[in-house]
Amino acid sequence: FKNQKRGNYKNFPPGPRPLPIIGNVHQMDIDKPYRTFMELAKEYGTVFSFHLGMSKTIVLCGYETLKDALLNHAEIFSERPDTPMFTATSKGHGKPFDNATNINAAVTNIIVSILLSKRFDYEDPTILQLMGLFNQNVKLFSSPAVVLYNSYPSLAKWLPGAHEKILENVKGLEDFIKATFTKQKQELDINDQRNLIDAFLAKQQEGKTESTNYFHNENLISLVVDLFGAGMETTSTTLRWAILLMMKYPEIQQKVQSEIEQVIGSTHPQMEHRKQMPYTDAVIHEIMRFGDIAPAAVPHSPTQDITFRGYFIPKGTTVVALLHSALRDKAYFEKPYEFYPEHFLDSAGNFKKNEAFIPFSIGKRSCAGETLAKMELFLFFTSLLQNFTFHSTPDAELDLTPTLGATNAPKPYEICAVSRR
Ligand code: HEM
Repeated sequence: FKNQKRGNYKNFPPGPRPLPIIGNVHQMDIDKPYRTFMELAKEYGTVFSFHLGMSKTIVLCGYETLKDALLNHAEIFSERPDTPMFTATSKGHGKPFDNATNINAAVTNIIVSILLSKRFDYEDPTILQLMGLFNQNVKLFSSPAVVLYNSYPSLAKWLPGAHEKILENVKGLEDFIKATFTKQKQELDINDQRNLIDAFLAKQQEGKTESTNYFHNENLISLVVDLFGAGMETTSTTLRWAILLMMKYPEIQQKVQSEIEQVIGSTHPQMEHRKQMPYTDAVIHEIMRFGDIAPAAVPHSPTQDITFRGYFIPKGTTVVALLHSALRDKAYFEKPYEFYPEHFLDSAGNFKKNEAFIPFSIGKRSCAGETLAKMELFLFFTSLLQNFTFHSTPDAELDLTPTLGATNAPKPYEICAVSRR
């Protein structure tokens, strides 16, 4: 948004109070969209909007504004905007290695077991292909070609670019999913439903109105794509932040390990252990806050014209709840830009909730997998630190700057995992 013209209200529909509208795609600093959002939030206050090509986007900032909007004005968030790309997609002991694929495969297997009641070996070509398609799309989502495609779809669809690759990957995913559930349909036993896909197919065969209206094949594909898309990369990226941060702050890693020794010992970690582990719980919360993996959540769109805090928001506008601004809100976090587990601890070392901790968003359209994600994070994190101590290679810098993508992910890094057993 460098050198933007201020106060360009001309294309904005009339309302009680016009929003400050700024910039457009040509002036946008594409390399740093999230940081730029924050800078803009500081300059323009809690609600601002901008034009990205043909579409208008409204950004809501700061925990107080987000709480008011997400909890009290659910109608602002009732739909997903008609954004073209969204519519189209609906090892060795002590030796350095990159753990990204293993972590990704472990998390993917959780979704695979819910959907198909099976797991893949980490080297299985099917899981590698599945992960490859999703991971590539997450990276491509924020590429300039996709921004252009979302902004000027009728023009950009004729040009070559990343949007083509995304659509090709989605097609690959859909083919995989179709082949999988077609096979499962042949084996279906209504009286012995093994997994989510079986349950869906059983509903389909009930012959009720809802069977044809909701439980049709297209919805099954969307459901499976959504669960993979929403549940795979998010959790594994958070775990990659977790290991990177533990390598960066070995004294914090050691404190977590001491608590694991005291509470869990050498047994398998269970969710029941969490309430006796305030320090570990605080560290996991701080990993999520600092990692800030979904800084702009997922775009929303109101189904009707609405006035929010005196601002007029027309039906169909893209609305962004900038979770980043809540997770870095200095009114709620003492050291917003530092990794500081004490944000979630009281002076006696007990776990302390912080209401601005909203990495899953809040309200009716918040993350559907929050409970599952929290379980996965606790169980994976404690199992990993129970069995290994992580440290970096001698000359590694351990850069905490995120890479650009649909999520804030750590840059690729190598780890040394030293067995504790
Ligand atoms: C650390 C892990 C995760 C984080 C930080 C996270 C965060 C989010 C966020 C910010 C949203 C957008 C809410 C909005 O629309 O504003 C979302 C949506 C969603 N998430 Fe998650 N998520 C995580 C893991 C998961 C998992 C494991 C699943 C399921 C397997 C999942 C399923 C979903 C679904 C289905 C939605 C769409 C909900 C809707 O549109 O109504 N998420 N998540």
